[in-house]
Amino acid sequence: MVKAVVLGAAGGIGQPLSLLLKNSPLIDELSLYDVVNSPGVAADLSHINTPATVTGYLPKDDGLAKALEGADVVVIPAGLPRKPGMTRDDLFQKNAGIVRDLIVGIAKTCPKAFILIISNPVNSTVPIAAEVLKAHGVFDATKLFGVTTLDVVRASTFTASVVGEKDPRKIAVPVVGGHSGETIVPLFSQASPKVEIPEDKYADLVKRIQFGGDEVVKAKDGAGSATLSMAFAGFRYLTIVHAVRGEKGIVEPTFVYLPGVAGGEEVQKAVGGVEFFAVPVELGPNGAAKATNPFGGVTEKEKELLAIAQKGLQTNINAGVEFVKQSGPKL
Ligand SMILES: NC(=O)c1ccc[n+]([C@@H]2O[C@H](COP(=O)([O-])OP(=O)(O)OC[C@H]3O[C@@H](n4cnc5c(N)ncnc54)[C@H](O)[C@@H]3O)[C@@H](O)[C@H]2O)c1
Ligand SMILES: O=C(O)C[C@H](O)C(=O)O
Repeated sequence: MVKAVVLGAAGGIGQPLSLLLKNSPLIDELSLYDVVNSPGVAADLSHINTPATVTGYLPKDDGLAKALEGADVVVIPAGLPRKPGMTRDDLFQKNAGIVRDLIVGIAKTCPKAFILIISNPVNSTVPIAAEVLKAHGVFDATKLFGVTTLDVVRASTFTASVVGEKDPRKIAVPVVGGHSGETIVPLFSQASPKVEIPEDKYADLVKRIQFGGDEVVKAKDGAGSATLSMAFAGFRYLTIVHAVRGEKGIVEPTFVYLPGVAGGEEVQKAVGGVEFFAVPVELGPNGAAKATNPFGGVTEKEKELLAIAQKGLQTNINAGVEFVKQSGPKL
């Protein structure tokens, strides 16, 4: 039996992601939590004739604890999205507290669950989650993931259009680092199959992958950021449930705490000591089984991108850690 919980289930990402989960044979029980409308979303989804049961909870009557009880996987798309002119860091003020409080609920109710964080800024919200779990004595780095799959999905789509591949799914480009602007680093040198990016297209392609989120924010013109492509990407990352169910050999880039994952220390050395970094991670029934080192054959240009990413990431990580230190009794 696998129970998946979506925190922020009534939102732009939460609803389509919950729909995909309700339609998935991997999930037996789906629990939806939000500060608004989650019982409505649950009632709606529950009419779909697939086996997963669906229940919706609001904060009243201890709803968060009830939603999380017995969870195997918790995915968190709760929090504000960007509007034009904002950076992801501008969301910190509101979303840091939202993520902290939800993680406190997880630490108390289902500390062994896999935790997948979508809420931005991911580069800070994942360190916040780690610090909260540490404060509760239940931190397990192999179970905490920042979802960076949308960057991988975009890299595949945009690279395919540059190299003229009609089916983008055939192109896999590892994307490492973090999840904002220049902390996002596509490694074309490690793509499978091998791709040749024309010299005059390289800089624009990198930029498009790094700032793909801005494209959507601008097009939505005040109505939010990526939701449908994010639900697709979040569901793709939820193939982690295959690993929960015992399947081996699943490797996906994801943002993890390197010192707590096998192979992570070697990767950490290669990225200038930064503790949180997205790299391809092998997943197993107990979570992150191994962080793989993708830097062996990187090009000089990629090394330059990585150096820039490391700097930005460290600042974002420090902000998250500092926020939890200042949180006092809210923990
Ligand atoms: N990691 C990624 O690649 C990625 C991609 C897209 C969006 N995002 C981020 O995901 C988040 C959600 O985006 P969205 O478009 O779904 O926003 P949205 O505003 O449509 O939905 C957010 C939902 O969170 C709920 N919420 C707010 N506070 C809550 C709390 N304390 N507990 C539970 N639920 C709460 C809201 O009621 C709302 O339903 C944003 O922070 C956005 O930046 C991340
Ligand atoms: O761009 C955003 O703010 C949302 C998300 O992080 C994205 O990459 O689309």
